[in-house]
Parts: sequence; structure tokens; C-alpha cells
Amino acid sequence: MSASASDPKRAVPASSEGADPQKQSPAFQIEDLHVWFGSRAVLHGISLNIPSHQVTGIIGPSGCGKSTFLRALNRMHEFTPGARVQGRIRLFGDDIYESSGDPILLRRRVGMVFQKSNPFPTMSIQENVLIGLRLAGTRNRELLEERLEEALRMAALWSEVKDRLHAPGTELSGGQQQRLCIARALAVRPEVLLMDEPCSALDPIATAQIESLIRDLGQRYSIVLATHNLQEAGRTADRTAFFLEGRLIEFGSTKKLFTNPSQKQTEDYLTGRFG
Ligand SMILES: Nc1ncnc2c1ncn2[C@@H]1O[C@H](COP(=O)(O)OP(=O)(O)OP(=O)(O)O)[C@@H](O)[C@H]1O
Repeated sequence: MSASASDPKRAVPASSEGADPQKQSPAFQIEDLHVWFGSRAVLHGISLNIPSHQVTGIIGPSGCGKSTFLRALNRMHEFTPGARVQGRIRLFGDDIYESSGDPILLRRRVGMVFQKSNPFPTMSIQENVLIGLRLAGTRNRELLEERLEEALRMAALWSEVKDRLHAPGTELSGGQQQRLCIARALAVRPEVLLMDEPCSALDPIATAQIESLIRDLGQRYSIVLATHNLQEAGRTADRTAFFLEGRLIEFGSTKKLFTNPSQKQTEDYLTGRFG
């Protein structure tokens, strides 16, 4: 785990504008990842590299293991009784399951946004955004104000809430609440953002706003987006992985995977033969 991970002042991930993302080191290197719940194997030896500064979509039918995969990337299974993880996951070179690794520090490097927006109900908009920094011990008011505006701007919410930062987060619309949760994840300046079906509870307008935000954030962050919505993956992901029954069937550029898949199972899924 790098020492800089705990430094709340460390730089925002640099924009990759002009750089060739394929030449940068991968955000995640995943080798032979297995996950069990009790005696039931749910992921069977997943190996793939998640590129940095791109959006990687994870698609596949319900129950294929998309959320399980995402949760393994920030050690969330440690909270699940009976869950067991095997394999190696490196985040920018650091083994995230090594015994000396602190899951709290890891979660500062790896932000997560869930299907259902979950602002803390007793907290204001401002408190919701700053909670991660406060928990990390940041007390400097100037720094907190700077991060508040930065995170809300990055989440494309600043202009809508700047005059009511002390209103409860739960007063916002569903789409705004989801952007608030994205701002909360961004405020600690993570290196990677995991998004688990972030639009599935939203109407089409809010969905379009979040998708546009994901595309923009993909320039600066490494994003892993699990979605059962093929169009959404097509609109937002640079690369897409297709999972089926806990196995990685195909991984490649979204365009290639959608227009010219190399595996018959991928083609069958994309053409609606199952799923
Ligand atoms: N905590 C748990 N305990 C036991 N089984 C679980 C647990 N979480 C997930 N599973 C099982 O693991 C399998 C994969 O679930 P997962 O939620 O990862 O699928 P998914 O592809 O994200 O599905 P969906 O698109 O419906 O959200 C499913 O069979 C599910 O029932």
C-alpha cells in the first residue's frame, strides 16, 4: 500500500489527455480471482487488467457475478459472513489483500457508488460530501471548503446546490442524490471509482446526466462500471468485460465486443438469445 494513499492533500489524478492509456500501467491487475459464499463458488478464476483512465464496463445477466467482482476490488467481502476470496488483485502495483494492507486506506483509494443513492439522511449536502475527509481527520477549513466545491463541480452538482449546502442531502432529487454520492466518493480523491448499476434507479434524464458524468470522469479516473444495461455500457465504457456464470467470457474494446464479438456466448447474449 503506498504511503501517499493516506495523504488527503495528494494531487488529483492527472488528466490523461493526449496520453495513450494502453501505455499506462493498469489500475487493477487481477489474477485468478475466485469468490465463494459458503461452499458455493460464484467467481471462477477471473484474470484481467483494468486499464487506468478509462471506463471499463462489466456486463452479463443477473447473477453472473458483476457485483461480487466489484466488491472484491475494495475488499468489501470481508464484511460478508461466509465469503471467501482467493487470487491476487493489485491496485497500481500494490497487492490489496496483502496482510499489512489496511482496508480503510484501500477504500480511500477506491471509491464506490451503489445502485441506490445513499446519502446519510441526517446530514446536510455539505456534510455528506465531506464525511470521508472528516473521518480521515481533516480539520483545515480552507481545505474542506476547497474539496467541497471541487467534488461538487466534478460531480456536476455545484451550480444546483451551491446556495443550499446546508439543506439535507435527502431533499435532492434521485439523480441529484446519486451525483451527491459521486461527489462524496470523489472528495477523498480516490484513484479508482467502482460504480454498481449507478443509473438503474433513475429516470432517463437523470440517467443521461450520470452517464455523461461517467464519460467525463473517465478522462481523469479509472472507473469500473457494472451494469445489466447493454446500451449504457455501449454509451459509456471504453472497454467491456462480459461475465457469464462467474466466468470472464470476453474482454476488449466496447466497440469490438458489441459489433464483432469473438465468442459465441457473447454474441448470443448481445442478440438477446438469453439473459
Ligand atoms: N452475500 C451473499 N451470500 C450468498 N450468495 C451471494 C451473496 N451475494 C451474492 N451472492 C450470489 O452470488 C451470485 C452472483 O451475485 P451478484 O450479485 O454478484 O450478481 P450480479 O451479476 O451483480 O447480479 P445482478 O445483475 O442481478 O445485480 C448470485 O447467485 C448471488 O445469489
